[in-house]
Amino acid sequence: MLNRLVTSLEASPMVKRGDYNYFIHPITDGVPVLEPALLREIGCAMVRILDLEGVDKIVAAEAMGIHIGVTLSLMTDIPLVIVRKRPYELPGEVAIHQTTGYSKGELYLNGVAKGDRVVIVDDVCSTGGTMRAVIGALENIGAEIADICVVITRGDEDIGRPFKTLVKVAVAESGVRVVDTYA
Ligand SMILES: O=P(O)(O)OC[C@H]1O[C@H](OP(=O)(O)OP(=O)(O)O)[C@H](O)[C@@H]1O
Ligand SMILES: Nc1nc2[nH]cnc2c(=O)[nH]1
Repeated sequence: MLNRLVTSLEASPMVKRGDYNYFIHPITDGVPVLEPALLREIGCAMVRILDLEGVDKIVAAEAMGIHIGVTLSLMTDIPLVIVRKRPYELPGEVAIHQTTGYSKGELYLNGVAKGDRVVIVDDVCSTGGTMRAVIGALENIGAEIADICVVITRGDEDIGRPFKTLVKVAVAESGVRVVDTYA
């Protein structure tokens, strides 16, 4: 079912970001090229496993959540909210501090209101820092998080609530191995 994703992940080039073993893949980096068939495979898998009942909005973080969110939005007709790395200073904008395995930064959330039922999607969960930050902001707003799905999970991070993933990987300096698939 996830043949394209599994095969391409296991062929990922590796680089070091400090001590962090960082794999390079079209889904997580947009390079070298993002194939429509891979996006369709991921979109179909997400539609199969996500609870989309009554969902008002899909929430995805810039940058590498965007193509995942767009794919799901086109397949479901559910509007997309992109959590941006740049402030817009619109009324009600929420600033979010994000920490990943190799970086720190600010994210800015607009477009979600108290009572909105949302799903969160992203390309990868590694330390879980990004997901915890986005979940915290949505909880503070009073949104209802119906479900969460990331394409790739690198570790066993606790993000404070259950979430779904399409594949779980083991990452070493030598490369990526897909340990399990879930769709
Ligand atoms: O679980 P974590 O350790 O938080 O890592 C996962 C996050 O890292 C990447 O984002 P990044 O902030 O690197 O930005 P990008 O999407 O612009 O590449 C990725 O898109 C996830 O959002
Ligand atoms: N491309 C890429 N993005 C990430 N985000 C968190 N970890 C990784 C990684 O190893 N590779």
